[in-house]
Amino acid sequence: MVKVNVDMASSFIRAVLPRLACRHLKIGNNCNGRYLYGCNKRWVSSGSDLVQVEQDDSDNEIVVLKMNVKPVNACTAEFNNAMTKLIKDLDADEQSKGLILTSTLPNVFSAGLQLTALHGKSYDEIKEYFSTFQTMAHTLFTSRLATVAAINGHAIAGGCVIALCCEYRVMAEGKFHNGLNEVIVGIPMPAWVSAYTVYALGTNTAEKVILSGKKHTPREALQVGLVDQVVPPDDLIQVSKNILSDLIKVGDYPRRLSKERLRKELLMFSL
Ligand SMILES: CCCCCCC/C=C/C(=O)SCCNC(=O)CCNC(=O)[C@H](O)C(C)(C)COP(=O)(O)OP(=O)(O)OC[C@H]1O[C@@H](n2cnc3c(N)ncnc32)[C@H](O)[C@@H]1OP(=O)(O)O
Repeated sequence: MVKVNVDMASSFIRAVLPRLACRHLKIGNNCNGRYLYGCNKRWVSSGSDLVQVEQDDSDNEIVVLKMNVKPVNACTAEFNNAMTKLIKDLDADEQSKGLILTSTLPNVFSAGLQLTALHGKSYDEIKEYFSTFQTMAHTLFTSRLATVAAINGHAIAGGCVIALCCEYRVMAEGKFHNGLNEVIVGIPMPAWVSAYTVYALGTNTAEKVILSGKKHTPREALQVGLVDQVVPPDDLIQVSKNILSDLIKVGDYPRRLSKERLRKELLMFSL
């Protein structure tokens, strides 16, 4: 096995990355199969392969995060923590401007909370688990980056919440569902999730969507505003990239501050 230290790998990536635009790098076993991505001197890594990181342009401005928790991208605590770390690292990296969030799985964006993690657990364990999800959602919602969810399959409950945390949502056509079914599975909707939903849909529609617990087809999701656009599956990533490119054209500082101010009121629901 070739030993790759950070300096060696960093110069390798800086030299080679521009020619490898749009491919992810998996660097030797000594990195535990983590996906590493070099932004100048900064390193962004999920710390696991539960989230794959793809750099999309030679300027390191756009990153594609692919959720990769088989079989349905249930949000395990480990996944939530890996996502939180990645988004924080990207936020701290001045070169990064936008992120696309999607899934490696062909038919599922995310099935939401890992329901099996709730069975037979103590109150404290469940509370701790919930807080990893809330921290991840909060980190994504308040990220300074421009964010687009490329929803390539079912987005249920927490999966829908992850998409709602993004600024723009594009969904692939198909036999998929998108919705907040918490009331159906017996979880009273937490106030902070309702607040994010109201932020995206407006109060009246949010109430209908939350209290019905309905799972929407892509077209229905578009009608109620859970998504902004529905496109053929093959166009999903390119459309998302085009939207993101438009979003990041705007001056970074005014955009960043405006996003922070727009979303600031909701910070009262944070941890
Ligand atoms: C501070 C409070 C925090 C609150 C958080 C905010 C509120 C969020 C709440 C939630 O997210 S609750 C979770 C609700 N999620 C669901 O109801 C989704 C349930 N799953 C499905 O509807 C379907 O699985 C699917 C996503 C539509 C995919 O269907 P598909 O036919 O492709 O796969 P399945 O055969 O159904 O499933 C495969 C496999 O995966 C297991 N699984 C599915 N969902 C989950 C899950 N959420 N958690 C854990 N495991 C899940 C399923 O049982 C199958 O397992 P096996 O039988 O193969 O072992």
